[in-house]
Amino acid sequence: MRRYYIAGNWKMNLTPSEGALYAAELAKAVQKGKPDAKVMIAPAFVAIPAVLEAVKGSPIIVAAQNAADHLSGAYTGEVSLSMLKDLGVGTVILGHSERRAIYGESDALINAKTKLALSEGFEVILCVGETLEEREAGKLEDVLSRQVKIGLGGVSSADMSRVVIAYEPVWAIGTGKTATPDDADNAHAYIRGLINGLYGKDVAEQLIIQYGGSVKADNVKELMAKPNVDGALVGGASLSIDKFLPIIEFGL
Ligand SMILES: O=C(CO)COP(=O)(O)O
Repeated sequence: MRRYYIAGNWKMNLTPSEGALYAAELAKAVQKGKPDAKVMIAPAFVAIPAVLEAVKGSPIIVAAQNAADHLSGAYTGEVSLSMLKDLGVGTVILGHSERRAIYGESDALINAKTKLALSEGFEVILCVGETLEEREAGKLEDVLSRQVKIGLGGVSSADMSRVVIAYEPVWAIGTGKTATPDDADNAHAYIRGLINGLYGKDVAEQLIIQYGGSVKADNVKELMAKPNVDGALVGGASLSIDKFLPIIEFGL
């Protein structure tokens, strides 16, 4: 039986009180229904404690959207993995295209964060994906290869059981443009091939690869039907129960 993993990245939306109300409602719905997937939500840092409290006793995983590349010290404005661990968070999204494009995070920095998070026992959702310019210039494979190889540099085969890759073509994020299920499947197959080359067949087959970019109730089923698409990283449509619930209950 296939394993699916659907994640909601709230980005800089929902205050702690809004997030807690929504998360409590989602936890109730998840316990009543039968989601077809493992379900994760990633609130803003300040909303994490309230959201953790709201989902207590439910199978929903609460993740962070980012973390610093150091565990403590003089890094004004940053939040460390040890702080997140202290709250009870065990999953972190790293290398989101908004971190790369808006905050200038390099592949080397994302790799440092990935290695630190894995050594601290976290599960890492490593985001990769090309811009429209890169895709149109025929550089899709070069970009994915660079982001995967540098992002995972020094990560052991054993630690790969705690790595998820999210393929998020930048041109499909928040734009309403979704990659076709075949586009997504082809990119995922390429990524799986890279992992096969780096870690071998078993790790490549076990790897969960999520698709992200304008995932909605009306396209999720088609995407999940593809052999290399094992889940989704959802932005806008993860912000309300009426939009997110049909995504986690895609019913293949
Ligand atoms: O960036 C995303 C999730 O991390 C995707 O965002 P949208 O679903 O809003 O396109």
